[in-house]
Amino acid sequence: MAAMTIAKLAKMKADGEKIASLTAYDASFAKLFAQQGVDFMLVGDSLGNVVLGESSTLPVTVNDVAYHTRAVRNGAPDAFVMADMPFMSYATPQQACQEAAKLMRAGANMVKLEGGDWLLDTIRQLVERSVPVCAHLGLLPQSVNVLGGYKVQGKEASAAENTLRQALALQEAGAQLLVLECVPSSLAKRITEALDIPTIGIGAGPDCDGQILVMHDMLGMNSDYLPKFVKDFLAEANDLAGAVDLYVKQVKEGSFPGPEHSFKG
Ligand SMILES: Nc1nc(=O)c2c([nH]1)NC[C@@H]1CN(c3ccc(C(=O)N[C@@H](CCC(=O)O)C(=O)O)cc3)CN21
Ligand SMILES: CC(C)C(=O)C(=O)O
Ligand SMILES: [Mg+2]
Repeated sequence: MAAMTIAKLAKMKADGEKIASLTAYDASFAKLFAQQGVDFMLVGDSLGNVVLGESSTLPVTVNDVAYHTRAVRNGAPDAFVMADMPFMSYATPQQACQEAAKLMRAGANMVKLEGGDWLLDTIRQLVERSVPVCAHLGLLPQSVNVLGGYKVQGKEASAAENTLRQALALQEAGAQLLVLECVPSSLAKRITEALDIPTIGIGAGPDCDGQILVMHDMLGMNSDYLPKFVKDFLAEANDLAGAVDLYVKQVKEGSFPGPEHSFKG
């Protein structure tokens, strides 16, 4: 298959074709996901939870993400690979540029950073230096100690307006994708309609331009906690390839996520 690009993801939004994405951490799964038509992969700092067994993403380092990014790249040479910038690796624009370079050298096509207004200058500097950026709003797992838990964000009208405003500012600063995590479906829909860049939802309802899940969650391997947005696709399939195929199919046809995987309000 021809290599996926940011331009093709943008065209998918324009054409109304849903984007199906999964996290990936190693070469073998990256190869399977590419074969099953996953549009892009994220080397998430969720590797802290699902690979390292930590209870949050905070202990994850840039070297950890770079190591797994290299593995994913080796397994899927033509895939579009996004890498998470871990906690406190982008505290200043200069630090962000230096640390992003390590992820790009490891094979990433784009980096993802959690946050809004405080990141605008950082995003401008990354983009000016040829590092494509995905922004991330809503529930920010790296801020769990401030948020006091993994809770739905943007429920109050003022918080929803603030999130929409920040989404527009992130796009203006040069972000080319936006992940929306754990926000009411109605807010994700408004943001998706307001933005030119694709939105990728996780717990953000069916109206985002695409969806992402942690691969272990969609294979029924998350036993510690079960967020509402998770669906076990392996339970309805015969094997790993079938589970990934079903996920891609249900995202593309718009049957996943359903109301039972989404937050109202
Ligand atoms: N395996 C795994 N999957 C993930 O999606 C994930 C990680 N790890 N690690 C980093 C963060 C943590 N995430 C989480 C964790 C828990 C909830 C959760 O339980 N949310 C409640 C919301 C309750 C409410 O506010 O109403 C839920 O019921 O879904 C959500 C996201 C998402 N990320
Ligand atoms: C859940 C996704 C969006 C993520 O950031 C991760 O896997 O780390
Ligand atoms: Mg992450």
